[in-house]
Amino acid sequence: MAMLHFTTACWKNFQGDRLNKQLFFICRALHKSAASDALGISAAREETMPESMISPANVGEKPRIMTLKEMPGPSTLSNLIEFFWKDGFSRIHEIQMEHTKKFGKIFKSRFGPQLVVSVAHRDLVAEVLRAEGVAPQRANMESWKEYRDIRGRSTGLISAEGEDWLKMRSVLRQLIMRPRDVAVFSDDVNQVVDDLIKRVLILRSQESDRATVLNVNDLFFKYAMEGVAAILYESRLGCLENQIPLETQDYISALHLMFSSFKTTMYAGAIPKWLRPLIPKPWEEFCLSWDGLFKFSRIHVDKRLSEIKAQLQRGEEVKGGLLTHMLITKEMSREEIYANLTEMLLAGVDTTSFTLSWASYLLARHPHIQQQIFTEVTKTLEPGAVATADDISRLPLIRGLVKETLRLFPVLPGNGRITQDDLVVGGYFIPKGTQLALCHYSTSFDEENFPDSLDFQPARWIRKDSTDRVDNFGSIPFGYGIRSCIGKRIAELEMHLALTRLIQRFHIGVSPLTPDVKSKTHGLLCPAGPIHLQFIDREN
Ligand code: HEM
Repeated sequence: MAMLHFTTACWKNFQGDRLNKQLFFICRALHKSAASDALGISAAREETMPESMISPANVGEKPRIMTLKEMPGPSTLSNLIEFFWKDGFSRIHEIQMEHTKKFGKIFKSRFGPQLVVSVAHRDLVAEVLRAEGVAPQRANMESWKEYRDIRGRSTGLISAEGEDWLKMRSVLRQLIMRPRDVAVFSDDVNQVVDDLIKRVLILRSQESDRATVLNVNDLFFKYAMEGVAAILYESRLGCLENQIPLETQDYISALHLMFSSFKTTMYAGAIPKWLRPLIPKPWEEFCLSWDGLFKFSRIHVDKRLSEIKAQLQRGEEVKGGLLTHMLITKEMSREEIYANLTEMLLAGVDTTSFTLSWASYLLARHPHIQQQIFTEVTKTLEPGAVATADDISRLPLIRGLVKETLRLFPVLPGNGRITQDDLVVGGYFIPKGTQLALCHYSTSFDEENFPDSLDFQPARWIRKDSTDRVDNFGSIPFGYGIRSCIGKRIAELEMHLALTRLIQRFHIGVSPLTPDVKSKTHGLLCPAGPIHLQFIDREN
């Protein structure tokens, strides 16, 4: 276990902390906000621009700044038909591409009174993100906030805004944002990778060919949950065991409810309150799934808290990781800790597991690339060596594999921002308070950014020298800037260590049971069908 050391000196502070509110909740909102962005869930005004912007710049040689009214985009009717009639919810990424082709770098979509401006070019995405203020806002989180208010819970990093967000972000940023902060978790994650490998052996032994693992996403879901919880809660959940403990199963059910009722829970925020008595299901399911997620966090946080108290009462030195640090330093209230761990766990499971599923699928479909990566791994690591975070810098193709997977299958195909100031983007005046959708999916396939963009080429991410910058705003799967993914380094650690070990140990092949797997949007971009893969022992 990665250890931080605490003494009784911290305890005085710690004891004063009382549980004065109930728990709180979180997560896929950001992951959901991708959908709401595409839908234009929050309203914006198509107002005229201030006079100062009209002249003199507009009358001289500079290009005229245009208004939102002049911006192209699909009609409200065609959007409604696309989404509600033709199940556009599961094709949000494709619709993003189609609209980009048809309307260009920047376009608007409207749903009744609600408007969203889509930004679909790398340079414009950069313009928006570089102009951000100190506390950017991603999307309208009213339904999330309402749930917390009803239950008396706090906000976490995903759902908080303004000062509250800034305060929590500055605490967490210091703990997990840099690669060296998370490198200390290598051993914890590697223990989970051990269990992943054992699970592969068990699962494939149950199939007639003794090679196939059915529906690898189920396996990676359990790995991702176990891995992120080992870091966040400093405890093992038993996800990769034959018999999953009951409380972990309850959490998984709550997560599945959130996921399976994605559409209904999306409507939970969209349906006006006065209609809830007539259509109660979406809001009820929304609250029920969050109740389950919060309950789980509270159990694990309180468990660790009791252990710490007992240790301190015995006069022992307290050693621990992230949670111990948060509980002892009291930089956040207990409610905020509950909230943040709930949000981070939720944000950290499907995202990582889908990416691992796609990465394995791509390796299986491209055996020659898999061989190149295997060669890099065997040349870099001693036979049988277990890679740690420090080794990953010497495995550029493993890093390229994750980047390329996220380019082809960005888990969040779009991200959102609500503008906090009036802006000019792509020659258009965008008033403060407008919902922007940053179209990461379409920029990922823009040939200008990535030549032969449909091809799987992990090597495209390798830098020729230190001045060569391969990454650009065309593919920013973790976002960019002050509001970017706080779990990026944790996710990378989990994925790098798991993929390195899988490649060392197995040749991953496509099962004849697996057809060409397409992606669909279901909150996140996920495989539209199960991925079955073969894990064949490599000869030593
Ligand atoms: C492949 C894995 C992952 C991907 C692709 C991903 C992607 C993202 C993206 C695109 C955002 C929004 C960034 C922005 O608005 O600019 C985000 C935010 C966030 N992610 Fe992740 N994520 C991943 C894994 C994780 C993990 C493992 C955790 C937790 C340990 C996590 C926790 C969060 C949180 C808390 C936020 C909100 C940050 C804030 O608003 O300050 N994510 N993620």
